Amino acid sequence: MSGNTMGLLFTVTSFGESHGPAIGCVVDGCPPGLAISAEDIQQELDRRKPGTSRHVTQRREPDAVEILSGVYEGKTTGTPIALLIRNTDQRSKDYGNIADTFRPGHADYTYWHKYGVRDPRGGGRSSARETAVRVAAGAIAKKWLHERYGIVIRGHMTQIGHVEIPFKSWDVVNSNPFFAADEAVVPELEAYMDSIRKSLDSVGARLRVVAENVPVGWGEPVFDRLDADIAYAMMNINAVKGVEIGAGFASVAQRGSEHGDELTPQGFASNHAGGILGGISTGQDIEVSMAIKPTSSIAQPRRSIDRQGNPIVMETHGRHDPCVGIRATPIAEAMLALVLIDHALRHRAQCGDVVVDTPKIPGRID
Ligand SMILES: Cc1cc2nc3c(=O)[nH]c(=O)nc-3n(C[C@H](O)[C@H](O)[C@H](O)COP(=O)(O)O)c2cc1C
Repeated sequence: MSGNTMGLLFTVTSFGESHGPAIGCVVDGCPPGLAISAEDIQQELDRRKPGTSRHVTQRREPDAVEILSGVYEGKTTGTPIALLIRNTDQRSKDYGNIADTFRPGHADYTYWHKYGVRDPRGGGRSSARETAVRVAAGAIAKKWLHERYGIVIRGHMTQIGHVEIPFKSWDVVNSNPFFAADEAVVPELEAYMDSIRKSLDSVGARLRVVAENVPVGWGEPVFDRLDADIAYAMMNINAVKGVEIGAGFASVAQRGSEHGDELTPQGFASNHAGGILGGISTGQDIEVSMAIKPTSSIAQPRRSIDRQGNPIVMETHGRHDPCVGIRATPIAEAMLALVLIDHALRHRAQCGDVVVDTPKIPGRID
């Protein structure tokens, strides 16, 4: 394997480049009998697609998904599901100057040294265009997890640049261009992003993803811990530089008497663990937060070198996201769904018959 497949029982193999004819993936191991349609998948893709507001890349990709196999009469058949998304809005001239140079902060330098071959039309597999197929595969996982276990996976932005975004309500997250859970902060975010674009710069972001109604017991105690697999899945999204589970780095300043979530017959008293103990889900909400770096492709002059090692000053023009974190929200939701469905199937396979007489306590005291 060359790192293009994830999962053990529910696997996703992705293929394609941003400037080829199409991108896609093969989803294998999906339980049969799940009702799924291209429209179900499209709904999720539409949340990630470019060109939806002035605050994201103006590339115009409809990201229309085609289901090529594995679904018959609207239901999964248990055989590999091939999903295809055709690329329709390539503009290779935007990338003309990166063919022989290396954008600071981007993957051009490492990609070139690794493969010794670069497609001058774009970023190849290091382009975040590839993440559309994760969202498509994640839509299948999300639907199964919801129908089988009532699991709800949702994400929202908690910070863009220096602007913190408080959590007010899930209801407004999909009705503003920033996946913000507080509409009051949207005008400030719009003004901030306009100023960033005007200064030909970009900013980082932080986002949070939550999975509700995950049963107790999913995960593994050693290498394939649920938190380890979630960190792996989030860190393999382009531009992610840090992942926290539960209290995350705030755990450093906590005492054991504060961090350890107390158990009561009515439920857990807190959730600093982020829903995972010993690599296994507790039945509480799974809470993941991540840091996303600022977009590397910016139109400001930056120092770099050419292929021969000569110093140059380069600007990157074209249609780039001024904050890649914004469109990462649906991707992070998809990645969490892909990890959870894989562990759901693994748990059923090994421990589906286990019975203990201790009652399951609610994830939180209501
Ligand atoms: C949704 C999304 C969109 C992105 N769009 C851009 C972009 O327009 N321009 C850019 O330079 N980087 C973009 N990136 C980030 C690059 O793909 C990423 O920085 C690059 O692959 C280098 O990898 P690394 O940052 O993970 O080290 C995007 C990332 C995501 C998640």
